[in-house]
Amino acid sequence: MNFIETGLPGVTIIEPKVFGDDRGFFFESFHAQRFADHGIDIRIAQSNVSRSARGVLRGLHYQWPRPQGKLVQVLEGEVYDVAVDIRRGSPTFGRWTACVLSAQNKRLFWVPEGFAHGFAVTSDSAVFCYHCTDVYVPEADAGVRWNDAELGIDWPLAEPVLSAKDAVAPLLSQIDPGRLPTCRQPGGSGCL
Ligand SMILES: Cc1cn([C@H]2C[C@H](O)[C@@H](COP(=O)(O)OP(=O)(O)O[C@H]3O[C@H](C)C(=O)[C@H](O)[C@H]3O)O2)c(=O)[nH]c1=O
Repeated sequence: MNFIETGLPGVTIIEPKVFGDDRGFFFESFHAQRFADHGIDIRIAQSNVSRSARGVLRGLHYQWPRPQGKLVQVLEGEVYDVAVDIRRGSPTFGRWTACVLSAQNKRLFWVPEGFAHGFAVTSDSAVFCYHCTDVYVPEADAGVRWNDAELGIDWPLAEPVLSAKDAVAPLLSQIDPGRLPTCRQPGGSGCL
């Protein structure tokens, strides 16, 4: 497994070691100790799968309270995946980073607790699989507008297909700071 830092401390790209043979391929998509050795010490509480057609954008979502860290990957197709730091007090508050995830590149993307997450589908369809460090709590489900100009995310789609919820999500500046995660460490790691 190869762990690649991104422009946002904590957000990490993971390139698994792929074993190919005449049957196909095998790779480990998660290994608790190897992840912990790279500072990603997590317990998986819930796993989700979704399928989306080309042009769909799901996000930007987060849970507060009960923040979820997310280990995400694409099993079919390709997506443009985005993580946004929305932790109050973080030196990188409001900054984002993106990664192309696909069945072909087999990459995983670690989105820590306290970050908003979303993806846009750039293939005919995409099967998205992700593992969360806490369970879904409907009343804690929250979102930020995908095209918030202050975030300036460079999405590959101009007019995505959105859920009714995502179409009316608030701008980050419109969210009560008391409803946003807080950065645990002045240096920018963890969240409260
Ligand atoms: C997230 C979730 C949803 N649901 C139910 C609630 C709705 O009736 C239905 C669809 O939910 P939603 O439209 O929020 O699904 P997505 O738009 O794919 O949201 C997810 O995709 C973005 C990219 C994320 O990062 C979040 O993990 C997650 O919010 O599934 C559940 O029962 N359990 C769950 O964990």
